[in-house]
Amino acid sequence: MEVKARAPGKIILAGEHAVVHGSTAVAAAIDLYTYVTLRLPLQSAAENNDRLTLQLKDLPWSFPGPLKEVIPFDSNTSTPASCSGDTLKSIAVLVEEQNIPEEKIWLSSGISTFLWLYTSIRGFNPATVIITTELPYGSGLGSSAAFCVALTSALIASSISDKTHREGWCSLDETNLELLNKWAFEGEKIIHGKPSGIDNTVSAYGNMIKFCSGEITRLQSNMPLRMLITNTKVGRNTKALVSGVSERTVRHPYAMKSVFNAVDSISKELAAIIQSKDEVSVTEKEESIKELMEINQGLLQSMGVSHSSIDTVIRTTLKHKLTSKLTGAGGGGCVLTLLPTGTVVDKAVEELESYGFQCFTASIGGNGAEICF
Ligand SMILES: Nc1ncnc2c1ncn2[C@@H]1O[C@H](COP(=O)(O)OP(=O)(O)OP(=O)(O)O)[C@@H](O)[C@H]1O
Ligand SMILES: C[C@@](O)(CCO)CC(=O)[O-]
Ligand SMILES: [Mg+2]
Repeated sequence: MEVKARAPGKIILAGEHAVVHGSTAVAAAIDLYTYVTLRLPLQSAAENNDRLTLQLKDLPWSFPGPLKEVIPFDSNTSTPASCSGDTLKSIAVLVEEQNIPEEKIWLSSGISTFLWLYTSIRGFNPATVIITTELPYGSGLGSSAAFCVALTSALIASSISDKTHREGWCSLDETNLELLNKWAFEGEKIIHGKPSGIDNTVSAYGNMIKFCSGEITRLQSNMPLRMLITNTKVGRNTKALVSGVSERTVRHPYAMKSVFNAVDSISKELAAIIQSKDEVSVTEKEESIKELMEINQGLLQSMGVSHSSIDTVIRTTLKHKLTSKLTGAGGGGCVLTLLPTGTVVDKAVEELESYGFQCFTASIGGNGAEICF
């Protein structure tokens, strides 16, 4: 039996980092996906195929023996719970023993998360899991969340009793969506340390959302919204950037509180503009969004999460009268540039690409997690 799932990446339009500290943020799904195929062995063939095999695009690899013998911790229950420190340590040792090549070591946190989510939801049952992605890793487009959401969608789908073949991708019902989003959040904790939950939530539910302390408001956009995405290709790690902001907050709690409050106002105003049905012209709305992005970028700079490569993108796009801000965790990664109606972006793209950056557009606000039998 085979189950497939896919989950989208995301952009954060406003509020990254501050959202970890209780501010509002606005995020939207994009049409770049992580795909998971879960192959379960036939009951009759189970004795001959008792392994768990994970095939990643970047690292084909399978466990050295039956899961029950290699996994040094108990499998979990059907309700989402956090991975304990001891279990995480055991998983880390197990992953270390797999001798992942040094140049692929950044995949370790993904593999640890895979092991924990898999055994928590499916126990020690054998399977082959194939994971591919269209998202750049560690670049601010939510590759970690799409990974956790697509994986938990496939794992949960494998236990749905009605597996009648249907044409194409279909969404999960609200109960399963809520369940997989909780599991994915627990997975994100292993990769991010202290995630706000916005990335897994927008990947699970899709569309555009306003998010504050776990509370989700689905937004209905009433204006065209086009963004150029520029990948600076400067690698970075969300966990380290999030903990850097927390350390700065411990050192300067009052100053940082003001920064987070300002970001909260920006996100709320942005959400209101996007949803507004007023007579205000699109051009005026775009002007307001541009200014809010500029202020948000300044505040991200003051949190210490920008980077010289991001500054280069901002300066370059400004020459073409376009406004940009980082998206996701920053420190390199991807930058968003608002493309107001009628913008011809070729010259700006040419210049950005001459620095070795990669530019692309993505459709914003599409579907969330989907499955296919
Ligand atoms: N398809 C995948 N297969 C295996 N591991 C993955 C996959 N996608 C993401 N990961 C794991 O997630 C890590 C990247 O997560 P990280 O949170 O640092 O970046 P991001 O999610 O791309 O960006 P952001 O959190 O800013 O949106 C990778 O180093 C890897 O461990
Ligand atoms: C940096 C951050 O705000 C967004 C990463 O996409 C972290 C989080 O909210 O979990
Ligand atoms: Mg991430």
